[in-house]
Amino acid sequence: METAGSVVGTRSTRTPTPARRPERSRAPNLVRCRAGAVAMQSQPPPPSSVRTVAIPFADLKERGKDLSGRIEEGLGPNGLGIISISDVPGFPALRRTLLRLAPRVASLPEDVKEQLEDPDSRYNFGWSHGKEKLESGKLDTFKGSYYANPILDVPTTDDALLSRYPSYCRPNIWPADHLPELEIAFKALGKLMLEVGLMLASHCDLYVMQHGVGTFDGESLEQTISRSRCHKGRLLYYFPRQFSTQKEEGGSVSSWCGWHTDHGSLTGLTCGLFMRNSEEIPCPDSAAGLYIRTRDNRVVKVTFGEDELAYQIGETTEILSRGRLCATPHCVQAPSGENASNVERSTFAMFMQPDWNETLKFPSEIPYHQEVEFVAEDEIVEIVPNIRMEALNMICGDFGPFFPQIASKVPLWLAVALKRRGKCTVRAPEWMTVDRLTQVLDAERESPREFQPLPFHYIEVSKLLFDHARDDISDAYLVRSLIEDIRDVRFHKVESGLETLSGRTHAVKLKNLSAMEVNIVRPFMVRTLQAFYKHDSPQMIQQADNTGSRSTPVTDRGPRRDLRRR
Ligand SMILES: O=C(O)CCC(=O)C(=O)O
Ligand SMILES: [Fe+2]
Repeated sequence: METAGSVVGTRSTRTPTPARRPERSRAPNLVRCRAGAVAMQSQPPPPSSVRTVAIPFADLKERGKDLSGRIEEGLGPNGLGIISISDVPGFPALRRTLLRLAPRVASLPEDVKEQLEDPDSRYNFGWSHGKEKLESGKLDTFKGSYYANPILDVPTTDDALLSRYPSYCRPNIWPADHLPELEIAFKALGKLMLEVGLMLASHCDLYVMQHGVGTFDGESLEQTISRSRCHKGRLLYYFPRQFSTQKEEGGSVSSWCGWHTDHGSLTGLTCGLFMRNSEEIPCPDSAAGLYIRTRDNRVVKVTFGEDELAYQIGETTEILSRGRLCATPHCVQAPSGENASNVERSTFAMFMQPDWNETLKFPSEIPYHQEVEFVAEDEIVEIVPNIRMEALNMICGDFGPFFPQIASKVPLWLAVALKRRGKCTVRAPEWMTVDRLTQVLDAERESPREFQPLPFHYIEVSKLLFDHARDDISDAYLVRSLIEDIRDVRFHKVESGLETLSGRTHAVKLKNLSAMEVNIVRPFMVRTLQAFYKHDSPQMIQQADNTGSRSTPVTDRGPRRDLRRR
């Protein structure tokens, strides 16, 4: 989901769907595809299945109880990425009642469903089918969704807000004549998932505080969620395969729902309900269902009970918690095999997100922009393979053939994929040596206004190499701390440079900035200059607003980061 509030958007751009959608491609998705290119040759074992980290409701509802260990295991930087709450009173019945209505919505007459659509919200309210895009770029006809705000039917009547944030602010649409029970069931489950989500949020706040981040700089997750007026429920119905007009990407883990991370604060998920001809059945294919990419980059199927409510962190929270709580890439695999015919799946997602005009504080420490890392993965590095392998012919170029002990140049993503399978060592680039980095650091310190030439992706390349090929870097510890020092000195220069911006600034020259530095400066600079222009010439900002009419208010507005006082 798109995220309300003025937090900086720090991830890759989404697939160009008609509006904000949870299905958003990002680096891990593409890493999967890339890893796949190598895996084809080595036939990896099928993905394993992992149980969510579960917390009993009785524990969760105790506000002061220390659940930080469980929160860390479930949602922390090294956690699984998903947590579930068991024994929530009333939940199983509410889940079943609502999920059973999903096929009934999908089978309403076409003209009725058309009346339930809301193009003005870019299909973010009411019925939506075939409007979103799949990873392949084709329209998604595999599933239909019913979107509504389960808490507020009319979040606002302010016309300016309605036209600025239609996907958050427009009123709900309900099939009052054709399926009146939908509204009741949708709201009941949505409210319960919000209530339990708020309890979980308070434990997340506690965990984050214990890890020295303060209460998200005064903005706790619990407060942010509780004052929001734009939470969104999504009732999902995955059509049986033969009713889909498209062929699935055979056997792919993302054959029913593409890889994505949710954008908001916290997402609640029910366990999917499988049906055949509207009769509930056990899932006929053990490989079908929800998959996540774990922090150590494994793709695993996650399981949790029908009577458990699962929660995942959204990107906004990941940013605000400075990565103490992490968003999890996830997708859904369709059942396959003989028993898969006529099998349909329903589920419900509750996207809890900040209010549309919530001011979210940009972390004061240096953020790490994942999408820049993704671009950096195309940097060429040298590897020394320990196997013989045919050439790999990719869209982005041909690499190999590979011979043992013969150095070869490959993009970083391929080096990482081969390294992770123990098939090569990686040669650290020439600039990643203690001598070279010490020189750069000294020079950076000596010249407060200049930046030393370093590779455009020095931060991301070094991070990827430290994460995946640490044993191939001599003096890794020292190299890492030198890079961190260089980065800190340069960021400080960037910040000091920004403090000198004034209304008379028409261009700013910052030579030798790296990708990560540019990425931090860009949204800030745009915002700052717009603010200056606004005071000087209001029509100019008007124009800027109109031309930048992208769907997300978030990325449009950029971060709010206070300049340090001089
Ligand atoms: O179908 C599911 O289990 C997950 C749905 C989901 O991830 C989403 O709607 O964002
Ligand atoms: Fe999702």
